[in-house]
Formats: sequence, structure tokens, C-alpha cells
Amino acid sequence: MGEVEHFHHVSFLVSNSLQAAFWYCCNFGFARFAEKQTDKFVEIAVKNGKAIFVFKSALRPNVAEIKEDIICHGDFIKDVAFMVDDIECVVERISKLGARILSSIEKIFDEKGSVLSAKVESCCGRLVHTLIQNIDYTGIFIPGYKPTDNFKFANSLLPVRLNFIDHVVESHPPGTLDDVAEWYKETLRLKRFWSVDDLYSDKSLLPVKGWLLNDSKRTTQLMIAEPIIKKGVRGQHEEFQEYHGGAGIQHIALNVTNIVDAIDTMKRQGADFLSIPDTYYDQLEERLGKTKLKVEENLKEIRRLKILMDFDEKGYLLQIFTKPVQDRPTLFIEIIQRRNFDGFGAGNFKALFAAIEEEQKRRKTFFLENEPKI
Ligand SMILES: O=C(O)C(=O)Cc1ccc(O)cc1
Ligand SMILES: [Fe+2]
Repeated sequence: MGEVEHFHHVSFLVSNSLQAAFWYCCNFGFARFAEKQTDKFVEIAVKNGKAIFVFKSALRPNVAEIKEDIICHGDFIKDVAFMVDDIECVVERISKLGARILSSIEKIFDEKGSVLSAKVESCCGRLVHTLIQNIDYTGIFIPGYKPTDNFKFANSLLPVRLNFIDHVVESHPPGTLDDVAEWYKETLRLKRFWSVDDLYSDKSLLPVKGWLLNDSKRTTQLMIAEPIIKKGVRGQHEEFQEYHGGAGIQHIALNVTNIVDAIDTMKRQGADFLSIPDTYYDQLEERLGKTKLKVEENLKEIRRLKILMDFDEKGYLLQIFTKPVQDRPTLFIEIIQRRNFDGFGAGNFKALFAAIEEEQKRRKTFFLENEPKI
């Protein structure tokens, strides 16, 4: 007991929740469905399938609880919320470990029933984790949120179907993964499922260390990553941490059943993804030609839409990554489809890392000598 069941939602702290929510609805097919307002904050919840994002902003100046956060990080993911089976057990373990309990267990309720909820600090910068255990809640989201209609304009767009949050990736400073993995094991019972000490070891690209942590049923996938520092250049995690202001969520992957349809629609409606060279698809088709794997999708469409593909003898995954989704080069979104393949696209790391480094060079954040002199 005392285990995580699945991601419940992800909550962003932003300067204007209305605009952020609208932007996510237009780009990724979310629909606004719930809202909560207090004297200090407004929160807007958007949903697509089981994936729920919440955007929170302050309604007045100098709100103490978030002042530091907003000054330091800009718009960012503040809270990765988990559904747990026994909140008392989890909170007790967390307090024993010495982590701060930001809100102790509380029963929250409205006319649709109740849940137990608590909030704890994480070991990932200023990220927090809300923990939720259901009692008998039948409402739309969490007690206290009122239903809202979707944005009229977003309703008129072509639909995009997402399923759920496939995985979340945290970016940590170099040399800290052991402690981070230990923290998630001791608190949330997330265990290391696999680890790669060098996610991509080609000498021409910058290495990243990444470990995948899972709950026992493997429905919650949390990846923790850190850079392996190289002189003279700023890798993707150094760039993230420098612009974000420390450790934080680097990307969120959203699971889909039909990635070709989803990406075709998202691209038509303006979502901006990393570009992949044609040579990647020449090599992919050659490698696929040597296997007996049956691919349902049209490879011409995969090439046209610049979707990445990795496979083994049993199945395959298709994935694509957006450019950063705010002014700073920090958080990005991944769309992923799995067909009998629950690993990570190790065969895609080269293409992904090359595309990210290309973007870094374009933004002039890759080489350290280009650092702006303040
Ligand atoms: O391939 C994926 O979807 C991953 O999530 C792996 C990953 C982990 C860390 C990175 O900096 C980049 C990619
Ligand atoms: Fe990912």
C-alpha cells in the first residue's frame, strides 16, 4: 500500500491562465472544462482524453506564495499531481524522510462527493507534488472546481484525440540522479525500471544520463535526467536549467492512438515541431526493409510529418517533439504512439538530440562563447 496509481494532472504557474489555457487548447486539442477562483488565484483546467493540464495565475500583485516562482521561472510546471491508493501511508513516509509537507492531508468536498488531498515538496527544484486519494467523488475534476464551457474558437477547430500522460521528464543538475531516484523510491515507491548512463554516446552529440522510474503496475512513468558536462558547449539540460533557474520539468509526453491524424491536424492548426532530415527516413526505410515488422501507418505520411520511429522485433513506437512551448527554451511537449512497445525510443535519441542541438545553435545558446555579456 501507499503506491502511486497514475498521474492525476499537471499544474502550470503562469502570468495569465486564460491565455495559456487558450493556447494549449488551440495547439493540442485540449478543451477547457473546469475553473476555480479564490480571492488570490484563478485556475483553469483543460482536458483531452485523460490528460488534464491546469493553468494557475495570481489575481493581484505580490501574492507571497508565488512571487519568487514567477520572478525566477516565468511560466512553468509547478505541480505534478499523483493519484495514490493510501495517502496517509505516503505522507507518513515523506515526513519521515524529512521532506516538507506543504499542506497536510485534508478532506475536500462539494456536492459531488469528496477526496483526500495533500501537497508535498519534491526534490526537483521548486516543483511540488499534490497527492490525491479518491473517496467517493463523482464530479468533473476535484471538489471546488466549477464546470466551464470550452473556448468558442477552440470548439470550432478540427479535433485532436489524446489518451493520457505517457511520461514526464525531470531535468536535474549533474551528479544528482542517485539521490533523486532514492527520493522517489522512498517516498512514492517509484522504482528504477531501466537506466542509461549515456542516452546517446555518439561523439558528435552531447550525452545525457536518463533513468526511468515506474510504479509497480507501470502506469506512471517518470524519467529523471541529468547532463554529462562538456567544455565549451551548453547541452539541452544545461540550457534548460540555466533558463528555467534550476531543476524542473523538461518535457511531458502525451499518448495518442493515431499519431498521423493527430500530428497532421496539429500542424495544420499551427503547432510547431522539431524538424527531422530526409536522410533519417532513408535510413529508417532501409532498416525496416530488413525486418518482418508490420507497420500499419503509411511511411510516406511518417516522412511528410517528420515523425520519429523506433522498433524491435515485436513492435514499434512513433513520437514527435515540439519546439519550446513558452518564450524561454525550457519545457516542450512530446506526442507518442505505442504499438506493442513500452520502452523509450533509444533508436531515436541520435535524431532527437541532433534536432535539439540544431535549435540550440539557431537560438545561439549552444556554444558558451556566445553567452550574452551582462
Ligand atoms: O525519448 C523520449 O521520449 C525520452 O523521454 C527520453 C529523453 C530523456 C531526456 C532527454 O533529454 C531527451 C529524451
Ligand atoms: Fe519523452
